[in-house]
Amino acid sequence: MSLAVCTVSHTPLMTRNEPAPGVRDRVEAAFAEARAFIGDFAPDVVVVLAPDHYNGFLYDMMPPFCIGTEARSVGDYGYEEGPLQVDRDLAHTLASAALAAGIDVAVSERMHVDHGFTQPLTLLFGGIAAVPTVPVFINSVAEPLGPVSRARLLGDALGRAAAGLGRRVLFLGSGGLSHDPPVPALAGATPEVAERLISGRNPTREQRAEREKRVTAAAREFAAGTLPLQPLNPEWDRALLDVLASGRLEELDSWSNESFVEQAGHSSHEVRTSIAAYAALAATGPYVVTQSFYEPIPEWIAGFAVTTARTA
Ligand SMILES: O=C(O)CCc1cccc(O)c1O
Ligand SMILES: [Fe+2]
Repeated sequence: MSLAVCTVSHTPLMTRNEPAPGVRDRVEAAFAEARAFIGDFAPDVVVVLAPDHYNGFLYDMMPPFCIGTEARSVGDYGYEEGPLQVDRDLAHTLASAALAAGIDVAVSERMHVDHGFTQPLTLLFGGIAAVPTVPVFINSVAEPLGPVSRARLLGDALGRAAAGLGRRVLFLGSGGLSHDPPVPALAGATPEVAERLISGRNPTREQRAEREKRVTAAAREFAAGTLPLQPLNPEWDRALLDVLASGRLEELDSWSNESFVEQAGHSSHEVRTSIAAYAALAATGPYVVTQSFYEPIPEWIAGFAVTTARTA
């Protein structure tokens, strides 16, 4: 067994808002189980597949996919700021392999990442530089987006390349499932918001705090039923988890981008990270899902899942 998968939803509201009684304990238990799975697998390196929320990737240059050969966290939502421990050689190897397979990934020698990367690294490994990683950005927020099949094929290419290394590689997907937090969109944006989406890479401390306060307040109102964000969709989430567990990942190719938004909210596209992770494992043969936790958590604006899988 040289490849394994862990997928986790992320939500920076986890440290800001209190969910219903019992929820936090169940989520923590799910993370403990995932940490045990990872401990047993004992990865040599972790390929982190995650989106960004206009912190590291902006519209001055928005690639569909990007592999970081160096990366640093911007330190949003109170997570650690500073460098990740990137395995440069492997990052170059995986980028070359993806390109050779016809997947046009960008490469960054100075990738900037946000809570999409730092939250799972912190919760599963204890810090953003605790394990050697290859960070892989998958655009899931900034339209236009390619078809979901491209995330699957990216994962397939990375899985094939990783399988030939003779190393134990964990594919860690971060994001999803159904949710529609108040992330601004370029379409219809005011000039000020558009400017921030195009080149607002280095907000002041005050600007960042203001934004985080706004999202936190929105989540509280959403949970109280006084802010009509798009509802979470547990049925859609469970259907997606079922397809991931079935191994029939090509089925997702017929799920249109519009159907994601209509049924599960704009940010549900973050499940592209899970699709890519599972496709990587599928590239080496049949797999089994060994853990599948799911709960809709409105206080965190998250259809929240934790899954693990290994070769059958
Ligand atoms: O502030 C932001 O940019 C959005 C934060 C955020 C909130 C809930 C679920 C998420 O997946 C997420 O990323
Ligand atoms: Fe997110």
